[in-house]
Amino acid sequence: MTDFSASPDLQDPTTHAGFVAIVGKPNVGKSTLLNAFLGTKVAPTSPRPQTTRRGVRGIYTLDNRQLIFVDTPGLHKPKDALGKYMNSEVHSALSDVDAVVWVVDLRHPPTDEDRLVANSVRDLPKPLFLVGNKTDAAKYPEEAMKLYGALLEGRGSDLPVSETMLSAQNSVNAVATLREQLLEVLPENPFFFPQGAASDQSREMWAAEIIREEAMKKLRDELPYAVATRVNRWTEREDGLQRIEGEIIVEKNAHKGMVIGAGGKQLREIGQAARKQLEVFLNHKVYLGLEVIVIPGWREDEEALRELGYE
Ligand SMILES: Nc1nc2c(ncn2[C@@H]2O[C@H](COP(=O)(O)OP(=O)(O)OP(=O)(O)O)[C@@H](O)[C@H]2O)c(=O)[nH]1
Repeated sequence: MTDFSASPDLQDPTTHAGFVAIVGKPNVGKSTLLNAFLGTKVAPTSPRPQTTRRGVRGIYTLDNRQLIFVDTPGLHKPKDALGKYMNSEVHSALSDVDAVVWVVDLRHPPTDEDRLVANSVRDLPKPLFLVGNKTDAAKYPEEAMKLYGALLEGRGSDLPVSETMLSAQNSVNAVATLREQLLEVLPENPFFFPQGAASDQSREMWAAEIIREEAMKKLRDELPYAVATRVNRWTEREDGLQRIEGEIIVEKNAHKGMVIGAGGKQLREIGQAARKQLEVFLNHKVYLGLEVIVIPGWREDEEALRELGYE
């Protein structure tokens, strides 16, 4: 009789799986790095700070190892209810994860905001990866990296830290090496998600983030953070056309006109840009209907925040 239990091919391989938080002050490139880790676009990126409001997760599975990225919003001093939500989310993300990636921008020396992040991660008893980003655009990357590394001084010698300098936009190999290092530190765990999963975001949330990304790009300095988006309906026609209906939510009536623009030009441009992005990723024709609605003071309103998914 064949003893199956002795056959290595038929034994379950041990799986390793765990959560990784990507932290850093706004605009350092956290979303860009996450997308580079995953090789697919799941988190919004934009040249504006604080674009990432939700803890969007990306999942990378290789053989018997699964990395689940928690893309936290930038750590910053809370200014309003939304700010408080962001900070509490960062702290709870840090206590739950198995490893932390701290991203810094090597184009500049550390600021108070970086010190704030450093203080939150320095003594965490888990693997810490300091990533100096934007080497492609930094004049003195090594010098800047030393200054950031110094912020971790005092971390116990038994607590591991790894330092990497890269460009999340261009360094394909460095990103892959860092991802391998992350795979190495994962604890033994069963997989948390099915093998093919890339993100646990719903497709509606994902599309809403793309719409918001485009709205923020177009609106520039006018009303940067007072805009939320949601997708209410998504239907698929037999010929594959995706019909998506979304809303852009502003705080004040006065903002509505600013989003819509003269003769509806701006809203049309936002819609066109978002539709193009959606078509690329969905690989289908998209009809995108957009409406602008007012929820007075939604950023200060706990219930409205919950309704919009900031929970
Ligand atoms: N030159 C250069 N720019 C980069 C690099 N990585 C990201 N950026 C740019 O930096 C800006 C911010 O990138 P994001 O990935 O949105 O930054 P983030 O840290 O997620 O931002 P928040 O959501 O505000 O916290 C964007 O304009 C990116 O294109 C890089 O390696 N080199």
